[in-house]
Amino acid sequence: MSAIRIADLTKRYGEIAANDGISFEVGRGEIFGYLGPNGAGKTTTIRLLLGLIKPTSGTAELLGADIRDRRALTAAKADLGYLPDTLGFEERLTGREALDYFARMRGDDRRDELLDLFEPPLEKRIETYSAGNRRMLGIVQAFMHDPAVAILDEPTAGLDPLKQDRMHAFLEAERDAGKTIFFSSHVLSEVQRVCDRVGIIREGELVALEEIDDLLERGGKEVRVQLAEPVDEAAFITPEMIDVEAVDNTVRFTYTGEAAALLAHLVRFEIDDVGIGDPQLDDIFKHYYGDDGATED
Ligand SMILES: Nc1ncnc2c1ncn2[C@@H]1O[C@H](COP(=O)(O)OP(=O)(O)OP(=O)(O)O)[C@@H](O)[C@H]1O
Repeated sequence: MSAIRIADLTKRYGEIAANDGISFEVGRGEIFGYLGPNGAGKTTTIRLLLGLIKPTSGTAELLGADIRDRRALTAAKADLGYLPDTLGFEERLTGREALDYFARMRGDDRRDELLDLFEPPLEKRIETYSAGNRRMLGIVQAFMHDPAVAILDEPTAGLDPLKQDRMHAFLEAERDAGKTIFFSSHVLSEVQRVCDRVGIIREGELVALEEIDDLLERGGKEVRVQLAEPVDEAAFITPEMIDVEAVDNTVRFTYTGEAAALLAHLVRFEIDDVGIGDPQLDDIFKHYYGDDGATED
């Protein structure tokens, strides 16, 4: 049984199809990244999966429970951790009081271990928390009852790089222990780092569903070459270079071929400096799904 199974799921708001016939599965023991620009429909899928909103058509299963079957879904959710995009904590409670509240509902076997790792303040009222500390408290809340499946909506938004790293390492350890992680993001680099597989959603439609390695291979490399002297563009540019921009002696492009072939090509020129990096989600969207898929930030 898959941890999550989504079948032709559609949610309409008037003219807008926030989710339009989405189908995919997330296996047990997998970290699945759900990627898309702002407004693509990621939160809508998550809210449907949790039974917080009803589908217009199609359905989904969470741990075998049909989301339209309220009783079955409630039972399945006992084994679910959920980190919402906006954390709906009772603002006047302290962090400790909020965790106590969730502990009474679902248990908190792993509370201490998670507090050691993520360190949200516990004695202050939540209304005084920074965005990062809210997120840390949310992470402790989502995992402290040791759920089999965690659904995380932009889990690292607002975290400093050190805490982001800690979160990524934690998710990998959870996956290695057999847990299933579904998380949404618009940041390719983090999905690239931790996910096994990715689904890309754009304007309500699933436009790609693949292994992260395959996606990055198709995304090409971002390359910047600083030439020692001007060269003939026709000699320098190959068919594998796309979106080429040349300013003075610096040429930037996306390289869609093999790295070895690029290096073999470059050694024929007098070069001062080279930078090769991974593509950003925006670029992958631009190259493979059209310009209007670019993210806003
Ligand atoms: N309750 C609602 N009423 C009307 N339209 C809605 C509602 N909820 C979402 N939408 C619309 O559905 C589309 C998808 O929104 P959704 O919040 O799922 O996107 P998202 O991918 O999670 O974006 P973000 O990364 O900005 O959170 C958007 O066009 C949004 O305006």
